[in-house]
Amino acid sequence: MAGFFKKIFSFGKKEVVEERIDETAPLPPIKWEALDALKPAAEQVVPEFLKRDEPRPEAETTPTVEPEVIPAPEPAPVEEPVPAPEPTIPPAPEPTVPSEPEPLPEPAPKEEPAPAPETPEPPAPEEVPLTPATPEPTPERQPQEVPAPAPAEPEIVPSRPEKRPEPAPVEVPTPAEVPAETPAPIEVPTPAPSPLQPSSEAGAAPHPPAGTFSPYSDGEKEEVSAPTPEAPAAEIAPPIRQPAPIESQPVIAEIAPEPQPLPPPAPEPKAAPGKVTVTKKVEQKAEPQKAPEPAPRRSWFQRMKDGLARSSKELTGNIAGVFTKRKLDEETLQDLEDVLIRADLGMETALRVTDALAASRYGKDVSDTEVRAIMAAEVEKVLTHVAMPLELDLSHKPHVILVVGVNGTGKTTTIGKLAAKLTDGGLSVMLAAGDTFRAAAIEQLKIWGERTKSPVIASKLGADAAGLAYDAFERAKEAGSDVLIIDTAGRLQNKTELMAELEKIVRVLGKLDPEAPHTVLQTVDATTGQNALNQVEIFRNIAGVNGLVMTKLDGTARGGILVAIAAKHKLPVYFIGVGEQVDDLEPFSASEFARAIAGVA
Ligand SMILES: Nc1nc2c(ncn2[C@@H]2O[C@H](COP(=O)(O)OP(=O)(O)OP(=O)(O)O)[C@@H](O)[C@H]2O)c(=O)[nH]1
Repeated sequence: MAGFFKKIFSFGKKEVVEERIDETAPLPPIKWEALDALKPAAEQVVPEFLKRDEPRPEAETTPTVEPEVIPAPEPAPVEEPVPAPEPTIPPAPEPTVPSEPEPLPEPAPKEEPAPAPETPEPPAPEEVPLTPATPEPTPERQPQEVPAPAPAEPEIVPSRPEKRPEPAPVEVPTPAEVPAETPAPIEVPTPAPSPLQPSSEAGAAPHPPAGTFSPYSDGEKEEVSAPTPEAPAAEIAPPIRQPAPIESQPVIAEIAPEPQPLPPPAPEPKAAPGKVTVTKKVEQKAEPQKAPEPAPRRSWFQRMKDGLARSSKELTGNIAGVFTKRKLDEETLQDLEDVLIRADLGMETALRVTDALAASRYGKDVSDTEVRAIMAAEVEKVLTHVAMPLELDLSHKPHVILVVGVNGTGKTTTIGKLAAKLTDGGLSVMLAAGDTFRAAAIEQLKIWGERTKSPVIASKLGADAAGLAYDAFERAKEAGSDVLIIDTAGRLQNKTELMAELEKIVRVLGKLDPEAPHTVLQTVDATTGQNALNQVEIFRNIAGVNGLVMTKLDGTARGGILVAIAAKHKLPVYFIGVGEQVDDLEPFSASEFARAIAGVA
């Protein structure tokens, strides 16, 4: 105080002061009024100036201090007098500054926020308002987010201040630095999505729905749900801001359990193309299903050969027994003839074989192999005349095929197989369910019709078969079908009444076309044996059979009958049945059948 007064006095009264330098002397009372009057105007201003911008003078004098202080601390001192403008963040740190008047203490604490130097004085004030919104986020994020959030902040901000009213003000100044400590770990998981959303297009917003938004937003589930429904990106964007990070941390912790799928959601944006995976799962399931079927299937010849194996083995075995270490003489020839007849080859064929063998080997040693080779050659000769391809005269519209045969010989099945061949060849086929005695036969034919895409003409059970055949013929003509195949009820050849009905069918068809039916196929079950000869005889006479289909050659021990039938009736054998599948109808081959039955490789 003494010094202070000294100056004052010296300023007003130089002479007196000099004289009273002696400090020990008592001081006269001070007349403040007089002093004030004496003070120059400049002095009066000085104090005011000091009060306000004390720092300035200092700042100006110490430029280094200013940049540091600018960010937050500087405004603090000024704001105290004027709280209104600074309710924002700055006040908090400054209050800490104990010495309001003197800037000196301030610079020290402000040196810490040194990071702020990036933004000189001018930006500082602008950032101040923003900082509150994004107090904690890392310094890097703040600048990025600041621009976008500015517009929408109003909506988001309110929720935040509520939650961290306290921390916000205080932390703001330091947060930039502090956040690195706590938020870092937590933000790491969340930030990934956040950067994408804010920067991402509005369209992207809908994809990362609840999961992404909820955590970043104020963490309020209600808010999250609202925006998710494809809310405009603008609305969504704000909540995404990391400002929340500080508060979001706890929020995320809460939500995390639910949307742990959060990690997956990130890739979900790509999930759109994920639709592809749905289509990919169905196709894969369908693949493995059918692979195994066809592989093991044997060739038709192998099936026929296997089917005739029993016949062949018995025959070849017997032949071998006849010619073991024996010369060919009359006795051996007679034994061979018996073997061949028992094999259902028929007398005619048996004689052909023995005659051929005697002509070349009589009196000589003969092996069974040589005998089987001769037999195969002779059988082939017999069958060659009947092994003919089925020819359809399509000048007839339709070409009518009547299928006859004893019960269970394979009529309906053969019709289905044949229809498949014809339709595959581009011909239009119509089927007629002439077996009106058996309901199952009608249904069976309908199934074949569906499989071969051939219309089926059918009537009620027990209906007149001849009438049905007539109607079917007309329908086929109207439809312009290439081929009409008529199924008939199986019947034993000795059933006069049923045979008369079959005869009637043929007669009725002839009314529409004198040449119809153009082809009459008889199915012959190869397992039937000698009775087959009689069956062909009767059906040929009643129905005018002009072609045969030998069925079930894939499982018979009596295939020789085919040779006997061929030799006796000389009817064409168009096909042989070697199975129950649609493609188990093979053209008849004389040489292959002959070799198979004779056991010749
Ligand atoms: N293994 C084998 N089975 C056959 C073959 N052809 C037909 N079958 C079977 O023989 C059985 C009778 O066949 P169908 O077609 O119903 O005989 P169908 O002559 O129409 O019989 P009916 O209507 O009673 O006169 C069925 O189980 C057929 O699957 C063949 O070539 N091989």
